[in-house]
Amino acid sequence: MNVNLTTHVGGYPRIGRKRELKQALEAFWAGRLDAASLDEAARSLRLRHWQEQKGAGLDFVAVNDFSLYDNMLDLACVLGVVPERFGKANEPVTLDRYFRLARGRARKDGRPDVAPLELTKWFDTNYHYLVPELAQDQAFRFAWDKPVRELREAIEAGHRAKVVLIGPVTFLALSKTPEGDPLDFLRKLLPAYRTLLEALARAGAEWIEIAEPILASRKDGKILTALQQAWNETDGIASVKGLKFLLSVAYGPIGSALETVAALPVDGLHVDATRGQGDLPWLLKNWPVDRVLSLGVVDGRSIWRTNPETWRAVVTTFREQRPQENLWLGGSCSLLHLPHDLGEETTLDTALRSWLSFAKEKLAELVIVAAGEAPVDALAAARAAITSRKQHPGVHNTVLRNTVAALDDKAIRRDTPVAERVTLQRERLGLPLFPTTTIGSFPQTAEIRALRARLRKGIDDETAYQSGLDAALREVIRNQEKLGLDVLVHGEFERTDMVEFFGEKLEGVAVTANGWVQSYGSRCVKPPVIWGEVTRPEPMTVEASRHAQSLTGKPMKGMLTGPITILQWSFVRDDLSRSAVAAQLALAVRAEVADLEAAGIRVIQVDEPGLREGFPLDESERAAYLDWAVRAFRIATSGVRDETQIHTHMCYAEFTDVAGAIAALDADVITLEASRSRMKALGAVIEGGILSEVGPGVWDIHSPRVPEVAEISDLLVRALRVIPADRLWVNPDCGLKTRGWEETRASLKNLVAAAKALREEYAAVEI
Ligand SMILES: Nc1nc2c(c(=O)[nH]1)N[C@@H](CNc1ccc(C(=O)N[C@@H](CCC(=O)N[C@@H](CCC(=O)N[C@@H](CCC(=O)O)C(=O)O)C(=O)O)C(=O)O)cc1)CN2
Ligand code: MET
Ligand SMILES: [Zn+2]
Repeated sequence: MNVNLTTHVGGYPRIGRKRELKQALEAFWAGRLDAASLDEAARSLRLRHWQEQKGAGLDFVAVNDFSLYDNMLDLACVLGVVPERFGKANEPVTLDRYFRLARGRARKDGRPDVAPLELTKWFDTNYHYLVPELAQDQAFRFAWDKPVRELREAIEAGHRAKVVLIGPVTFLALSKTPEGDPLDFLRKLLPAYRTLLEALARAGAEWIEIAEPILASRKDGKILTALQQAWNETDGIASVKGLKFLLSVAYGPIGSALETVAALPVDGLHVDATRGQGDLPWLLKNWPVDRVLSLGVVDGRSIWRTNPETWRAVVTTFREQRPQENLWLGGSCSLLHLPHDLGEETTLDTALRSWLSFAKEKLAELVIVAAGEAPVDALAAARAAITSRKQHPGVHNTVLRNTVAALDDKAIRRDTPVAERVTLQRERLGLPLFPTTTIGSFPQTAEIRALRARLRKGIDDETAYQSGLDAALREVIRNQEKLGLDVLVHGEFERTDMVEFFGEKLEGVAVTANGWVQSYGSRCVKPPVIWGEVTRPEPMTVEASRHAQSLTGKPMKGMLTGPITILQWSFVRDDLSRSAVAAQLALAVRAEVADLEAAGIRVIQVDEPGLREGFPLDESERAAYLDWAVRAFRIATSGVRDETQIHTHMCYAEFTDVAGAIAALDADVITLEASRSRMKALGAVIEGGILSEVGPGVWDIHSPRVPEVAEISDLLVRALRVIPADRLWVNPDCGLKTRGWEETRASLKNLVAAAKALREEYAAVEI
């Protein structure tokens, strides 16, 4: 007879269904909440989230998935990996020290004087982790008992706990060192990791999940050797007695590393059965029946309702081959990347709502797939929802599909070479050498957000909201003119977020009321849901751009989010290829670009910060991705006249490996984040063959620090080594929405001064 299989997840959203953690953190940072209250807020979230897992019927609750800021930062603190600039190595990890690592140390005037750890994308998600920094003589020690405390808390609350730890190989592979390969530190790290495990064992731990997602993106010899070393039985993880270890790999297949993994002395293996479906036949045949095999059947990256019958069928074949107590089910990855609770979405279209499942609903789905006896009603409900989705008229638009299919190479090419185009454009726009601009957003102040909150709550009407925005617009234009910037922006005050804004305007896309997903620290995004065929029912930004342009004699940039970024930062339908959805989005943006041009807008920026993020972890899929991604951008932007200047912008990533694709976008001007790498990445990008003009960022906008004129000049000189003077723009790294006005004005003043000084130098040379 079939029994209910053991269920667990590798992690659960921690920000809180009403973003309670965000509120508590931001109140603590602002000095409005004390440490004890922050601690209490965090504790009550952990207890609530465990209760949700248990209440749904899961066998384990996930412990140590919680974090006040980030799990990689947590593990760095646990292992004593704290760079010298944050104090002596043997100092304890206080809350103050922890947040300094994450956010820098504020001086009396509110500016940080210690640079925080660097933030980077976690695999191919929109979550960002803090990059641990290993010193050349790094020592490791068990320095912080946070995982042990949370384990005790769970046990005291009466839960069966599974402690989740980032594995030593992933930890090191994602860290940075001044020189050499961080994996070389493994032998030195292991004793501290073992001490942590022993402390967990003493506190009553049973199962430990060691997460090694790095295997989804790297399967090279170096990684596999490190993995073997990490698990060896003399001084590795497997030498710790009294615990059971579940090795887990999320975000992709194990593929060619399967044999190596199977030879490790682990008690169980958890795999991503959604992206790693190809691994299942091998596992069915080869994974030892006396060890646990855990299948991640519920997709932690997708908000679409699981098809429980499909998965029950897959699971049945495994049930038949092995003792059922050694077959577990879980999420494909942590549920961190999903919004918390669909129950909060009371205003969503009811049909659409029935197709969806957020983190809390995924727990219930997991239990349905794991049930020994078929839960007939639940299966029928899922079937009905899936059928209603298939039959909905919004998911197929023949006219649109034909338009996409009819796009030929002519439709995606600007015939005149970029060098000729930019010459025309400079003349038309009257731009000086080293033109200055900003990336789009200006500070989203508390006043702007309060304005929007008053509209949402019905305190203000649309007219009052619009007049508030208009005042901010006039102010931001006056500021830019006073600062002497050459190409202006409207500040994006009307946008909550650069993707959500377009999600609200496009047909076939829905936005949620409360579908928050953590992006980094306390910052969240509400990814739109692309559920159907995407069309643009009417112009989205044209009136606002025309109005902004009417308020200044300087060129005002039209400001759009590109098709790849909208795709990448949304939840995307799974019944049509991503490339096809991208093409639909691209046509919508193309129509908007045409309307902006017709309205007299001479410069149009189409942001693509999501381009690099969509780059597949699997090397074999990369070329095809770049091909359709570049094509989507060109569909969006190639419909304009030669004298209309197309800008694009990218940030938050290493661009080296997509340099060729960036060149192939054929934009007129490309602004790139570059200041933190001190222009190092720039050379490689230029070598990709970019013929466009380039604006490498000269101001790191991630902190309130104001760059001096000399620093900016120094960066410009470095940029000039790889970019000819007549193609260099001067701009910040990214938009300024998270900055305050004071540092914004001061930094832009220095930026313009540096550009002017350089102009004078060049004018002198020419005479
Ligand atoms: N989609 C997306 N992904 C991205 C980025 C991005 O910009 N967008 N950038 C990178 C990540 N960087 C990020 C940078 C900042 C924020 C961010 O600031 N998010 C805001 C939310 C933005 C937002 O929607 N703001 C709403 C405010 C919603 C809100 O909290 N309202 C309050 C009341 C208003 C208030 O007093 O604050 C409430 O309802 O209680 C608005 O402007 O209207 C936050 O977490 O605080 C997120 C990601 C990579 N991925
Ligand atoms: N135009 C956008 C802004 O300035 C681009 C941001 S890229 C994350 O905010
Ligand atoms: Zn940016």
